[in-house]
Amino acid sequence: MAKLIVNFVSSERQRFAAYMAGLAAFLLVCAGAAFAVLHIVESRMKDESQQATAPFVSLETAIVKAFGQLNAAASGRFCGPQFQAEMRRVALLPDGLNEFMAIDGNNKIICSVSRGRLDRPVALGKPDLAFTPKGAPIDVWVDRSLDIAGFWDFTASIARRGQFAVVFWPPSDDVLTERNWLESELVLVGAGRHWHRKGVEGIYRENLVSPNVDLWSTAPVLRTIDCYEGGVVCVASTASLTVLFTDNWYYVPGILFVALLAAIGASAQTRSSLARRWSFEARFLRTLGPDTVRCVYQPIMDLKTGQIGACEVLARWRDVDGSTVFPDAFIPIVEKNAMTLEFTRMVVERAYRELSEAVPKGVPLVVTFNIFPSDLNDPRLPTVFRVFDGSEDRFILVAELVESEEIDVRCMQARVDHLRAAGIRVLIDDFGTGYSNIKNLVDLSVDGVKLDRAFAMAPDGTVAARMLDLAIEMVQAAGRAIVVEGIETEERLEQLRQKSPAIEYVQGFFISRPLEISAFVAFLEKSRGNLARFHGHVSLRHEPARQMVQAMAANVA
Ligand SMILES: Nc1nc2c(ncn2[C@@H]2O[C@H](COP(=O)(O)O[C@H]3[C@@H](O)[C@H](n4cnc5c(=O)[nH]c(N)nc54)O[C@@H]3COP(=O)(O)O)[C@@H](O)[C@H]2O)c(=O)[nH]1
Repeated sequence: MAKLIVNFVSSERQRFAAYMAGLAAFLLVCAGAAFAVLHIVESRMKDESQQATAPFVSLETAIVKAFGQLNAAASGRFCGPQFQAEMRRVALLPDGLNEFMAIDGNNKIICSVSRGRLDRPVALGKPDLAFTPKGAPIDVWVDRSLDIAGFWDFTASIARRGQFAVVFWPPSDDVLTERNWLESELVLVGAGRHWHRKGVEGIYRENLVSPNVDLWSTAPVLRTIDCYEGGVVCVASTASLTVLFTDNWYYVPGILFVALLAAIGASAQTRSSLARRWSFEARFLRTLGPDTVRCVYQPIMDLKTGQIGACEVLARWRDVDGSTVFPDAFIPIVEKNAMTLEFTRMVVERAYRELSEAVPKGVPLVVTFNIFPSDLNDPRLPTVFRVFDGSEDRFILVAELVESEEIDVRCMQARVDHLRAAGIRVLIDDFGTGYSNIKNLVDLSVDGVKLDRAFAMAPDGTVAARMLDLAIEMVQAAGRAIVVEGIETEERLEQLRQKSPAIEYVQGFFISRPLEISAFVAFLEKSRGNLARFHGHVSLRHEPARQMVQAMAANVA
């Protein structure tokens, strides 16, 4: 499942899925059209078969009627003169059935309308087939020479019900419609054999043993056998799809056009719904929660001792494919969806879980969190940090605030006081950029200032690099603790060390990149171990953190 989900995350995969959906729609429409054509052809074949058997049905009706008339008329002794006269009367009726016979129980013809009583009864043998139209069954002898009854050179079929038999010929109407793409054969079917009556001889036999639909041969065909009259009259048909296609090719562009439209529609629809569901923002909002919010910890070093006494908690988000996403991608979404306070709470709570489990007890650590400017106005902001209540001896919390044009200094001061009253220290973040200015710094009673990393990262000799000294001077004059971030080189660290004790704390990739909790704790312990070795006795180990806290506490008005 996870693998499937990952498939839709990248836009390349989404495009591929959209192509596949388009292709599927195209094939589906083509298959649907082919299926419809086959269905239409099949029902046309059935209609034509039904039409072809209609004369046989009429013949059967006439035979049944004749038997009824014979039975009604016959009153004389079997094959006696009166009996024959009665048969003759029925034979004169204008229904095309003129030759009747009388048959005994052993299938022997005893007399007929034309010949009268035969000199010797003629045995017909076993009937070829039988059917039961209404009432009693009718036996049929197919294609018998009538020599046996004294009609030389006549071949016809004989139907018998009870003591009467009637001679009949197949209907003379041309019952099978001829079409380019269709060949048919009409047969009479008996037990184990059949008799060709109309159409193309051999089709029935071939269709009996061949598949109904044969699409994959060089000449694809559709075969049917439709039987009527209790299975006695059957029409076998074979439709040549090649001929059908050649005769009706002009439908093909229409079908392809519709299939193409369906493909374009399905592809666009798939693309947009995948993008809607699997766009970064949709994924983020759908899965944002305590399990997907991650924390990393960037060490902050005491410049004087080189020890790590603090860290900045930075948020990360785990995407559905397990990859790590940086804040620049999701912070705007959090802000846009007014989830800032909820998000900060998730970060703080996760950081608390990880830090309280992994950081050794008895070593106070300053932990700084980034606060959204919009949350400064929210009176619930201090409640976000409640999870840390009771662990003041282990963690000193610092909120990093970015000044914003929407908040005036008086309002901001009230919020700062609110936080500090809840035991949370306050740093102005990114000082020197945006809306932060020296006047605000003087007016606001914050614990410290974090100089924007643009100062420390500026190449030597540039205006920004020279402004670093100026910024340090200003903050120092305001009596605030200074953190310089963006230290990326040893030279820059050395330069800043020259400015100690004006600068107390430094942060940057040269010291360490943001670390996972286990790596951070290892880094922390290593830095403290180094310091212990440097100073020669362990009691100094907690000193820098304490100094930082004290420095901050001293600034709390
Ligand atoms: N409201 C919240 N904002 C948050 C939270 N977590 C992070 N953020 C803000 O996102 C921005 C980007 O953060 P990130 O990608 O984590 O980058 C931080 C550091 O990795 C980076 N940094 C630190 N040292 C250096 C360096 O030497 N070079 C360099 N190129 N970059 C460095 O700076 C980012 C921390 O900046 P800051 O907060 O100003 O100290 C960033 O604005 C975060 O604030 C959150 O939970 N809530």
